Amino acid sequence: ASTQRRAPSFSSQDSPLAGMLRRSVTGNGNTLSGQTFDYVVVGGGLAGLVVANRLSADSNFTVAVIEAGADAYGAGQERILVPAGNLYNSALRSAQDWNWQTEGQAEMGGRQLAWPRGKVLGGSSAVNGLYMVRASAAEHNSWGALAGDSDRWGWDNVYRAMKKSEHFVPPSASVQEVLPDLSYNAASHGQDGSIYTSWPGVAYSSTNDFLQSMAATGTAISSDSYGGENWGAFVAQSSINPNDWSRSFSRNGYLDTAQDRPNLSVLTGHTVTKVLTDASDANAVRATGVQYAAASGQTVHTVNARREVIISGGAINSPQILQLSGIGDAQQLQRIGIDSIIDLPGVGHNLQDHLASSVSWAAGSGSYPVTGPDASAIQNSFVNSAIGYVNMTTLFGSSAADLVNDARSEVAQRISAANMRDEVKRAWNATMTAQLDKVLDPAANGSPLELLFAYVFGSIQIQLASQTPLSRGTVLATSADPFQAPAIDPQYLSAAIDLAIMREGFKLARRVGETQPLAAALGNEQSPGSGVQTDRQFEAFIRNQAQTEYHPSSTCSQLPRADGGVVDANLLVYGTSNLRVVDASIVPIALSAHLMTATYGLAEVGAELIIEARTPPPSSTTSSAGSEPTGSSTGGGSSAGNNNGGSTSSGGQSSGAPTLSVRSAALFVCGAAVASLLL
Ligand SMILES: Cc1cc2nc3c(=O)[nH]c(=O)nc-3n(C[C@H](O)[C@H](O)[C@H](O)COP(=O)(O)OP(=O)(O)OC[C@H]3O[C@@H](n4cnc5c(N)ncnc54)[C@H](O)[C@@H]3O)c2cc1C
Repeated sequence: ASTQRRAPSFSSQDSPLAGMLRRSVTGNGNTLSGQTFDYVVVGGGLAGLVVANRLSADSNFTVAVIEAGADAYGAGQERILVPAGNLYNSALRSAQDWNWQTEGQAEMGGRQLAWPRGKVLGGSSAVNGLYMVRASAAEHNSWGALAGDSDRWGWDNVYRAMKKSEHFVPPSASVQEVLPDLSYNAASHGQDGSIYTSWPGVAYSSTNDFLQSMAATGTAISSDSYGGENWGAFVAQSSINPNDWSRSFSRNGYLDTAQDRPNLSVLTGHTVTKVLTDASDANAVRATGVQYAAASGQTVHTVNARREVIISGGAINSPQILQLSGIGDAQQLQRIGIDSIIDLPGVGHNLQDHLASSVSWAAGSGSYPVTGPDASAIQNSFVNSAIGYVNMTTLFGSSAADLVNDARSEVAQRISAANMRDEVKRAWNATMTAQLDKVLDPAANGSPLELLFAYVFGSIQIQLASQTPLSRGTVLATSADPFQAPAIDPQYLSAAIDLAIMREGFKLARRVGETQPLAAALGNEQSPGSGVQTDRQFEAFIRNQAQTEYHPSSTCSQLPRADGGVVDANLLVYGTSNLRVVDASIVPIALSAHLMTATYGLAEVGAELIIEARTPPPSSTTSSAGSEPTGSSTGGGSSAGNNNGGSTSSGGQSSGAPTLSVRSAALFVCGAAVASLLL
């Protein structure tokens, strides 16, 4: 009977929480203006809402969150809350997307690639493809070693924290029947956390065929890829709440349950334009608050931070916010008219991303997902989820070791020739060496390539995505104007091994599709088609067609300061006493996984260490949100020294989502995006 249900409307008025909904959420910029909070969190995305929830759990501490996008609830919320909204009604390219674009890519024919990012409460967790997968223990342990605190940032602790954020629900019996090779180990999952991880309520048999064909081509079916060993093929979990088949994301996971707290205030529709600092203490710069505005040319407000400012703007915006605040490479900041406060050359460097492409076939005789505005809730719970993490030996056979040795020499040459500060070169060296040793070296049995099985608009795809790029890029502010886009340059394919892995991944994807039992479920290959056979042809196709898999990281890397680090083991920005970054930008190496699980884990760890470090509140601290300004920071209204120069009153902004027309075709989904672009 449940298959006959219509998709839920998710009207906030119908919810048992309706009485308390949005109590702390406002779009009126005046509400925070001139106020003082213990903690000011910049960005209400995936990590920012985790931190805000945990810090505000103690009513003695006040917390403000400022989010540039609108609330996720309101008009158009279905495209976020309905999992298959990704496939037929994407939030991407709407006002809920930052709509970034890369610089022209030298190794990709000068193409500029679209880089979507969520601009809404929940951040990219509101607009993404819902895959919940984990990287290997070896990679997490590399991160811990690079961070200089393996106890805090190695696998054991981050694994615990990933489980802390998770509410695992096993698949339904009917799904398990269609997918007999779907397996899981409940012990690898958390049961009490805020984010549901489960499987869609419907399944299709060719998904199981994919697993079988992966095994037949050298990538065994994994019985548990969540416990530290992620190599293998499996049906991944998704961030889905099986109680109503809705997307589980940081907005409903971490904010719905906390937003009636009087000590928590969430402001939407306002962009933080800079962090305000006090450099009078020679030992460390102190963050005193932030400035924010609704849009370019509108009133610039100030909110004060009594204890800390926490930047959670994501891998693109966090380095830009630091640079706008005078923290970054001093010479580069000078060139764009920003006074340097802390010369920190690593800010915006060490950018890494997963690059993706796909082979697609016409639909065969099998059954296919039915999704769309008229489909039932359970039908619309469908999202693509079969995955395979592939090792070097499967891709390159006995020549894998030679290829990795060549890559080591190429890395050394590239670093020595690079026109970069020495600190950045050391960041490259440390992080690339970790990737070579712990993933790419065939003995490590790491997973430098991911294959995804996807149904996309009537065709079937096997997408391939590099997971361990040795290419390194940058995110650099182009202007002192905070509303100007930063220059995003991932420098895709600047490492020869990245192209080789993609090329062999293409061949493997085709081979999997031509191997039984999957071959029987597929029609003819549509793309790239029989005209692409040689290495050169595959490489040309990749250069012309590949796109982001949407997993940028590492632009505020957690590394030693001398090695190009931006934050220390406590997530404090070097040279500051109370400014932290907590989001995907701090992970020093690209992980062989989609980034949500690690980001929920790191945000939980980050919140724990902030709580551990905090001293009790003085008796004068009140438990209600906000108090009158303290210290020397400016109050509300137009502030002197702001970067906007405008004085038009914002007049606040509605907290509801903007009204946007429903669109009939998805543009991007994690992985599936590639597909749509090829159609
Ligand atoms: C299209 C897409 C598909 C993806 N698919 C998957 C997937 O299937 N599985 C997976 O694991 N991962 C996926 N990811 C990646 C994952 O969603 C992100 O890595 C993760 O959300 C990063 O979390 P974060 O907190 O670092 O940043 P975000 O979640 O992006 O949050 C940053 C927040 O800060 C806000 N912000 C930025 N600058 C400012 C400012 N100046 N002032 C105020 N607010 C600001 C933003 O609006 C945003 O809300 C996908 C990402 C995208 C974009």
